[in-house]
Amino acid sequence: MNTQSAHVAVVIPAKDEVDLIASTIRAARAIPYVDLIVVVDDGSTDDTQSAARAAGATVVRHPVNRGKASALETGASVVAMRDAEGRQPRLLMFIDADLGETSVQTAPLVGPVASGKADCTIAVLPKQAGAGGHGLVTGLSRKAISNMTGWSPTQPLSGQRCMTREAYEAAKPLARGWGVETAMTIDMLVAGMTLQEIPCDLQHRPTGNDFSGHLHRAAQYRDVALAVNMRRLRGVRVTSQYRVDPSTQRPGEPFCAYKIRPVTSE
Ligand SMILES: O=c1ccn([C@@H]2O[C@H](COP(=O)(O)OP(=O)(O)O[C@H]3O[C@H](CO)[C@@H](O)[C@H](O)[C@H]3O)[C@@H](O)[C@H]2O)c(=O)[nH]1
Ligand SMILES: O=C(O)[C@H](O)COP(=O)(O)O
Repeated sequence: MNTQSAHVAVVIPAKDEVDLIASTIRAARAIPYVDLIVVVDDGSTDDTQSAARAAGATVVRHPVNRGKASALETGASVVAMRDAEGRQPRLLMFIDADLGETSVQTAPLVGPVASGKADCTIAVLPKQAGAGGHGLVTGLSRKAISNMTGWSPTQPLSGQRCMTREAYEAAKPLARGWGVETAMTIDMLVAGMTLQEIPCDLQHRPTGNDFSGHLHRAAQYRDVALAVNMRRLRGVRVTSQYRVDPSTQRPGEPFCAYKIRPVTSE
């Protein structure tokens, strides 16, 4: 694909995001090549869906909450239905609903994917005021990705990602709930895709250090552990004989896990 022919669909999973969804949508419209914005209201109990519709997005709704991964799958299916026959499928840009007016800062994720330098780009966010974690979930995710593929991402949980339809398909079926980013990274790298982390000046609602923040992290830990263990059981990994030397890895550079591709019999 060349950048001239790129079309981008933004997919926004949203659960109870009435306060920020409209500004997130409006700012996302200014991302280059965006011609479709799909919001998946994941069983919100507030008026997220009306706010998203009023802001001009295509909105679909889960009548009950199914978790972020399921919302992404629904959104990607809606985009596939809207892709035109005979044209390259749109690039998918997954962004969270709570980015507000900073959502446009995901724009740098598009170029490397549109030009074919990367199959999937992942935003690295600046330090967020009020964030209270101790790196436990992030560490679990990073270590698992590194063990299985040799890549050591800076922010393995970041959900702001731009990807080709082919890269998305390599990650399907998506792991449940909060395990989705970790599993997606592993599955794409094992499938031979090239991933790249890119700094983006984004702000989102940070998870604090209060009781609900810790409950949220516990759920994240559970989902990441489950996604990783399922892959371990299935033997999903890039075997060491085919792996690139991890010491050649440069943060921010495109990364493909293979130095040579294994020969597979169909
Ligand atoms: O059941 C849910 C819960 C959340 N969301 C949406 O998912 C997004 C991310 O949720 P958020 O509460 O903002 O999660 P964070 O803990 O801030 O998320 C960080 O960590 C997650 C992985 O654990 C990633 O998915 C996020 O991109 C990353 O910002 C938001 O748009 C939510 O509205 C749903 O669609 N369904
Ligand atoms: O606050 C965060 O960054 C996430 O909830 C992950 O928490 P962590 O600090 O345990 O990685």
